[in-house]
Amino acid sequence: MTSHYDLIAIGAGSGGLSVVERASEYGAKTAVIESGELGGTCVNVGCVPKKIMWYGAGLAHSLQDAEDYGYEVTRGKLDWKKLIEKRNNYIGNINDWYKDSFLSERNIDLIQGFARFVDEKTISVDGKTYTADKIVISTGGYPFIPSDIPGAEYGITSDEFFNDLDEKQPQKVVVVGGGYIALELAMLMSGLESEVHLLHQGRPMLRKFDGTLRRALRQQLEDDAININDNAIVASVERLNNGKLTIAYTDGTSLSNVDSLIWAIGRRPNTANLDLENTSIAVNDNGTIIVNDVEQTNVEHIYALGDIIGKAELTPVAIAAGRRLGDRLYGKKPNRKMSYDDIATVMFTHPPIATMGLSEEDAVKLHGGDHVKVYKTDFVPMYHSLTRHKVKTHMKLIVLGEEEKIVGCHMIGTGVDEMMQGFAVAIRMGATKQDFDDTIAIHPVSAEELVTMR
Ligand SMILES: Cc1cc2nc3c(=O)[nH]c(=O)nc-3n(C[C@H](O)[C@H](O)[C@H](O)COP(=O)(O)OP(=O)(O)OC[C@H]3O[C@@H](n4cnc5c(N)ncnc54)[C@H](O)[C@@H]3O)c2cc1C
Ligand SMILES: NC(=O)c1ccc[n+]([C@@H]2O[C@H](COP(=O)([O-])OP(=O)(O)OC[C@H]3O[C@@H](n4cnc5c(N)ncnc54)[C@H](O)[C@@H]3O)[C@@H](O)[C@H]2O)c1
Repeated sequence: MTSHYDLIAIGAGSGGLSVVERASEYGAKTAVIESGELGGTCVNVGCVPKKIMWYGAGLAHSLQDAEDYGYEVTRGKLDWKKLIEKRNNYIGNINDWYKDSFLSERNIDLIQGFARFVDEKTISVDGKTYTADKIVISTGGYPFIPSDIPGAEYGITSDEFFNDLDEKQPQKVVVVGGGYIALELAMLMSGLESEVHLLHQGRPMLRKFDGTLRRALRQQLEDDAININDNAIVASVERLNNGKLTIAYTDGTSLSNVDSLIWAIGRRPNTANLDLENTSIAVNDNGTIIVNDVEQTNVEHIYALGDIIGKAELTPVAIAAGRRLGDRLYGKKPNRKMSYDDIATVMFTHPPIATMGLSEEDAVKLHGGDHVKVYKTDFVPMYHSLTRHKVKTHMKLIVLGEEEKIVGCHMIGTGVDEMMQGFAVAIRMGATKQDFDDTIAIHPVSAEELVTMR
C-alpha cells in the first residue's frame, strides 16, 4: 500500500528537517526520508564534530597562553581516543533526540532508507512507495576523491576524518585544498600538534574572501609552522605495508611517512542516484538542482533547498530556506522568501574568520573605486599582549557612496566568531558607518574597534 503525505522531504539534514518541522507546525502531514543518520552532514560529519575538535585545538593553544600568564602548566598529552569518544557520544545524543523527541513530538514520520523517484508524485524506498502533494529534495552533497590520480583512494575525505579516525591521532597529515574544509582541518590538526602539510595545488586559497583575510590567514598558517607547498600537485600515492603513505608530486619530489592524506577539494551534490530521469526536474551541469526564487524546481510541486541547490552551502541557510518554505506553503505567509545575499559566515580556523557582504575587490569591481571606501585596522588584542604568540586581529569595513552604507565586514582574530552575528543584524538593516560611530563602544573588548574605526 502506498502512504500519502502533504509533504515529503528527501534527506533529514539541516534543510529537510527544518521544512518538515515548520510544515507540521501548521498541521501538514509530513514525512522525512533518510538513508543515514538524522541531522545530515552538519550534525554527523560537519559543523558539530568540527566545532568540538576546534574547541579541543583551541584548548591546546590556551595551555600555552596559560603558561604565558604565569601558570605552571603540566603539558599533558592529548588522549585522542577520549576526545573522539566524547565527541561521538555528543553527536549520538543529538541523533537520538531527533529520533525520540523532535520527530515524534511533531508527528513527523521517519522513513529510513534511500529514496528514488518513481514518477513526479511517487518515491520508492526499499520497495515501498510513498506519494505526496509536495516533495522537497534536500539531499545535500558529498566530498569526493579525485579519480585520475593513482592511489588517491588511499586518502580520505572529511567524512572519513570524522567517521573513521577514532583510534589514533594521525601524526603526519597532508591536506589537499584551499577552501573552508581544508583550512579548518589543517589548522585544527596543527593545533592538536600533528605535523600538517597543506597543498592547494596552485589554486588560490580562500578565493572568494577579502584580500586582507587571505593574507592574514596565510601569515598565521606560516606562523603555526604549517608546511604550505604552493605549487606541488599530487602525481600518485603509494601505501606501504605499515599503512604509511608516500605522496609523489608532479615535480619529481615526494613526501613520505604520511599517516593521513585528506582530500578537501570541494563537494558534489547528491543527485546521481535519485532516479531524477523518472521526472522532468532540471539540473545544472554540475548536478545541482535548478530552482527559482522560491526554491521551486521546474516541476511545480517539487522544491529543492540546502546544499543541493549549490547557492550558499551553510547550515543556517538550509534551515532558513526550509522554515520559510514551510511558512509559504502552509502558513499563509507568501512573502517569507529567502534572500541569499548578505549572509554572514565564520570559518573556524585559529584564529577564526568572520565575514559578510562584499570583499573590497568585489565592491570595487561592482561599484567602481570612486564609490567605495575602506576602513581598516589591525592590532594585537589585549589577551595576546602577554602571550608569546602575538596573534593579530584584522578588521575591515567596506562602505558605499556618500552615506557610507556598510556593504562588507571582514574580520580575523580571537573572538570574531562570536562578534559577527550582532553586526550582521545591523548591516542587514542598512547600517551606515555613522550608525557604527554613533554606537557607544564597550571597553575593553576587540569589538569596540568596529565602532571606533577612522
Ligand atoms: C566538514 C564540514 C564542516 C562544515 N561546517 C559548517 C559550519 O561550521 N557552519 C555551517 O553553517 N555549515 C557548515 N558546513 C556545511 C553544512 O554542513 C551544510 O551546508 C548543511 O549540512 C546542508 O544541509 P542540507 O540539509 O542541505 O544537506 P545535508 O545536511 O547534507 O543533509 C542531506 C541528507 O540527505 C540524505 N540523503 C541524501 N540522498 C538521499 C536519498 N536519496 N534518500 C534518503 N536520504 C538521502 C543524506 O544522508 C543526508 O543526511 C560544513 C560542512 C562540512 C562537510
Ligand atoms: N565554517 C563553515 O561555515 C563551513 C565549514 C566547512 C564547509 N562549509 C561549507 O561547505 C562548502 C564546501 O566546503 P569545501 O571546503 O569542500 O569547498 P570550498 O569550495 O570552500 O573549497 C574547495 C577548495 O578546493 C580547491 N580545489 C578544487 N579542486 C582542487 C584540486 N584538484 N586540488 C587542490 N585544490 C582544489 C578549490 O580551489 C577550493 O579552494 C563550503 O563552500 C562552505 O559553504 C562551511
